[in-house]
Amino acid sequence: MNHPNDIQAEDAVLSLRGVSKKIGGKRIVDQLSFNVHEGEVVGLLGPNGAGKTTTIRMIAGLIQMTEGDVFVRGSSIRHEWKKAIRHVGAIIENPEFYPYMTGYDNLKQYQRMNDWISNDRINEVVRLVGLENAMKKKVKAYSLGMRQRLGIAQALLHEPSVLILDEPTNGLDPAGIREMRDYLKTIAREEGISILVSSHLLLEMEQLCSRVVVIQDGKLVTVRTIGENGGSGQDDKDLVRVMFRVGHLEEARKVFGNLEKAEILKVEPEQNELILSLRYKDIPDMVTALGSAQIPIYQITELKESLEDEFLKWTGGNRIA
Ligand SMILES: Nc1ncnc2c1ncn2[C@@H]1O[C@H](COP(=O)(O)OP(=O)(O)OP(=O)(O)O)[C@@H](O)[C@H]1O
Repeated sequence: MNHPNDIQAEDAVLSLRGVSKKIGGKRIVDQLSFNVHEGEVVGLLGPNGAGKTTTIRMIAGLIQMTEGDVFVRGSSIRHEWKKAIRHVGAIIENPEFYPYMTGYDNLKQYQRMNDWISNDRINEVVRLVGLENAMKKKVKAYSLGMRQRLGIAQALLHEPSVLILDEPTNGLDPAGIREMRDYLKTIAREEGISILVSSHLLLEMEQLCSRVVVIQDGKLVTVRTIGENGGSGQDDKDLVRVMFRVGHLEEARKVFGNLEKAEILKVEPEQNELILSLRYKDIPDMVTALGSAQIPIYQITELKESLEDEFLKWTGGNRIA
């Protein structure tokens, strides 16, 4: 299993180190550490009340941390706020716009307050979020999805290194959710920007993110890589469960029993199957050992649990999606 500390913080765009938030004696966020790397879309996943919004508000510098620190491109949110926050684009809750102004005029208004933003950049972010044809419309006529995308466009204007979004698909219909997902993926790819997005919807995270950070009761439960097929990622050192269907079950059991590298989890005599726990990189050694003992192998299958199965286990059965 990937552990957040396995990843060197030096090459992280965003790094949380031991971040905690206490309110009224209660730890709402508890010693949270994880990293987000360049161009990565990372999901902050957890059931309602897990502490996602509080975490995101601390990253964006909107509320103070009780302990720990957040580094953005190496600058501390606590001690070098201005330098750190320059690299952050965030949408927290609903973005505020002037409803009687057009989308374009809203972005121009933002440009006036940050006069180094060029007109070209405005056009670029408008294209990135697919609002080219809506720029002359008043914001009050925008759908929720369009408003969210205008919010993302505004958050991108100052060319941040990391974009932080709190539940951006809340209230969107399925088509709007799919659109948002496609735009976020495009933005990460084309801008080389890192995105941290919170959600309580597992399926949504599996479809959008390359990694998910799972939290529960303010604590980190696990960090998982999402495989291309939507399953869990695989590292040579990861422990995996593998089913071997063999010709001579008892002999195979003895062979495995003598090997330190594998642990027999289950024996299914009727199917001639053994289920082992071992490191991914040791699977070929198992095959060699069975071959040397002249035990026929009919099938080898890695038994994968879906992220959902695992999530239910981690959170003690609290379904999140
Ligand atoms: N200002 C506050 N005072 C007291 N308790 C708070 C405060 N802010 C948050 N909490 C509590 O902290 C916990 C985490 O809240 P938070 O909003 O961060 O969770 P969340 O994961 O974003 O949940 P949701 O998906 O429901 O928004 C909740 O139990 C919430 O009631």
